[in-house]
Amino acid sequence: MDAIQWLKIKFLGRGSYGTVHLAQSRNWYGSSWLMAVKSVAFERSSSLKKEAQILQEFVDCPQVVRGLGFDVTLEGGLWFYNLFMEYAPGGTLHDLIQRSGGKLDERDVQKFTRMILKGLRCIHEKG
Ligand SMILES: Nc1ncnc2c1ncn2[C@@H]1O[C@H](COP(=O)(O)OP(=O)(O)OP(=O)(O)O)[C@@H](O)[C@H]1O
Repeated sequence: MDAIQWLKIKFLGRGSYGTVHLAQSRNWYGSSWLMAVKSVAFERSSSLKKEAQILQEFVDCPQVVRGLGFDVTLEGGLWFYNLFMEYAPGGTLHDLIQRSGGKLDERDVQKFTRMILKGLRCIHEKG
């Protein structure tokens, strides 16, 4: 991947292995796009590096969030490891269920179950 410039623009959430922000990125040719960036202090980044490797194995599974590379940055005197990911604007399935008052239409349940199973099948096909 060519070097890119990127800037965090909004906090999206926090998980076990890092803090996720929406970021605006731009390459040397001037194209720009949105992505999600999960960041953690470099000395605590072993799990996030592993996550980056795992995502790399599944780049051709469309149901798995795509890994887009990584960057190491210096912020406030501390080094951070940053994992770039495809931005999922709808958030997690949990977010969607909460926004829909704790339930989903049966058709949506079917749609998301099918997507999850397709993703799982793709993951299993890669061992
Ligand atoms: N690619 C993404 N696009 C949009 N939002 C995201 C993306 N990845 C994570 N988020 C948001 O950031 C939150 C934290 O994500 P993260 O992957 O760190 O943890 P998690 O999967 O929710 O939990 P855990 O790390 O415990 O498994 C998510 O709940 C979601 O709201």
